[in-house]
Amino acid sequence: MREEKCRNVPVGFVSFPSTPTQPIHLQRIHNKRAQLPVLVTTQRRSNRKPIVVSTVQSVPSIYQATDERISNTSEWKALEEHAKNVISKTHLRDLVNDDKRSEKLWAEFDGCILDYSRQRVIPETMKLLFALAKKAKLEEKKEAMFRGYKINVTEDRSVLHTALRAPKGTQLYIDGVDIVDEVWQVLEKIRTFSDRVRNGQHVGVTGRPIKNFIAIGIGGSYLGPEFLHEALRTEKVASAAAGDRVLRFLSNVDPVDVKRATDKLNPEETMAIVVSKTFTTRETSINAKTIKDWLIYHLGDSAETIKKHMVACSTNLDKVVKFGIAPENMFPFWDWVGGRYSVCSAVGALPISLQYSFDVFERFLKGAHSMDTHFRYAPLEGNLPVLLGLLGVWNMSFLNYNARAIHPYSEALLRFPAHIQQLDMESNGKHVNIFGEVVDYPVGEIDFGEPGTNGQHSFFQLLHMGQVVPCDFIGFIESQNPVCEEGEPVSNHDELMANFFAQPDALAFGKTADEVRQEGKPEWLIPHMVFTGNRPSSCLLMPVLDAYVTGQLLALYEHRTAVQGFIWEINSFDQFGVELGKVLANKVRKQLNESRYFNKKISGFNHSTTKLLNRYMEGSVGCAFEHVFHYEDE
Ligand SMILES: O=P(O)(O)OC[C@H]1O[C@](O)(CO)[C@@H](O)[C@@H]1O
Repeated sequence: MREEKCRNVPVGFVSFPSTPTQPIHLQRIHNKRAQLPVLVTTQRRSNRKPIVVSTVQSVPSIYQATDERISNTSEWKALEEHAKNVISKTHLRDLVNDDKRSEKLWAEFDGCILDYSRQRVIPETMKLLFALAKKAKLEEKKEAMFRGYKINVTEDRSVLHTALRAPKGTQLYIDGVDIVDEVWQVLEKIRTFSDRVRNGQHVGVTGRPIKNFIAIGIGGSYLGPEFLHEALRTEKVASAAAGDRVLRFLSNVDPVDVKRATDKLNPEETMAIVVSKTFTTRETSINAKTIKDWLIYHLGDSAETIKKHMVACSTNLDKVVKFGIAPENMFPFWDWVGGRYSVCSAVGALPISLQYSFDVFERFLKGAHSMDTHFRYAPLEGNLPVLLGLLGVWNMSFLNYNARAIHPYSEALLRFPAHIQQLDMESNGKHVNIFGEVVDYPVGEIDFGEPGTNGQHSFFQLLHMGQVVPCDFIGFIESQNPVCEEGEPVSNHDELMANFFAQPDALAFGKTADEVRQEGKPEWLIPHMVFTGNRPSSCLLMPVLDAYVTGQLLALYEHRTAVQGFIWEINSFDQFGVELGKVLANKVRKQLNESRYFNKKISGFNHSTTKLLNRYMEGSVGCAFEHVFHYEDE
């Protein structure tokens, strides 16, 4: 039913002018913005070095044809004025009591309801935000993303996670290749493989059926699949399909995580799925090696052991084969899929299909695709990801709230905040815009969250009385597991949802000194019991958490992040910030090796690190290598 409501428009639709083929320069120019897809390469500003980006399906003109920083535009300034002169003088207590206003701050799509009446906005604010979106060429930028332009300019890559959930048979050509066709070839391979494992045609090396899966990966190669697994674990259809199968994740290089991932699993019935886009990530390499050794120790050192018990999802076939995994057991994806946007690729498809069946995963893809089409075609005013993104920009850049929280009122979404945290903070945690200029306005919120009601008994004190943190409340009309207790006034799910409905109002309205006084509290206690209120939040209400809705939710938040990046003129799709620490860890690793096994003195570090390392080296390594590893060997 839900599919019927969503427009089934092919990804590579309409007559699109031929793709640009000449190199272009990424820079601002003084003249007016050109329209997509005409390329503009002239009139460099003397102090700005042009960045030459690649040839085919390169960035569209919208990325270089800006004549001023977004923060210098009249649209941005109008919002600053509005925040200062209008909104700062309002209180949500009064705003929320204006029924006409509240009625307008509501949007729905395909069963998903967004009530943003508890945001510190009035209809005029939204008009100004839509004007800013137009000025920032939001429509054109999102269209450029869907069409496969290389909008990840620093890495010269397309950003096409939306193609991962495009319906079979639609077409999108990138560099002369129909990538939707490629996507479906891999999905069909996963369907066949997971069916074979699930129905016992593919058995372990000792002939036992495979029913345990360990997905080894980190960051985007872990958080998305784990959130999805948790979302489905107690869902009716998915849990029936899982039967007594077990899916675990091994991400942390902490050896304790190996113990937890393998604990009480029978290796004869276990398959490891190594998930790594690059296949060079240290944590994943070591964990994969450790699990390989665990399998070999128990099942014997043969090619057959690895063939039957290890598979991979990666873009790097050479490394996968070098590791010892058979090429036919590799499920590829592509460089146009960012790690944190990869859950709809083989990264999520393989573990989830093995555990819950491909059909369940396909429902998830359909939900995500439904939200994609809405994001792509719905007018800004009713477009859920656009609304969430604009509210994010408003709260961060105009009201100066630098954090935000996600509270799913669903235990099954317990890992959703962690996934969104990586998705958003790795995407929008930037200090320069796409032109390399330091941004002169706040971007990139600190994201965190916990399922309700647990969060309420944890950090909600701060949310109510300490710093102001805009919140997203996510609730469901029906529970995955309805329970009614005799003698209780409401069902367990209603009990949960009573909190979902109450908390946003508590944050918005607060409690005045007079209200506390009327409760008969002594005068000295009153200041301690006052709630200032005026704390913004949004409510998302969805039908029931199933695979389809989980897909919608994922895409909604993926696109929220993109919208914010588009408005802020930053590149949400690179992540150079994770590199420096990795490089320094290489140096420490080398030192640890040389000091442990070749008695070399610790040197080349600052005083503090040297002292800490010396103290660390007083402990023993706790295990022995069969032969001493010479660092240079690597
Ligand atoms: O999939 P890979 O290549 O192992 O990378 C893992 C993760 O590491 C990061 O590069 C940095 O955390 C993520 O973007 C990525 O998802």
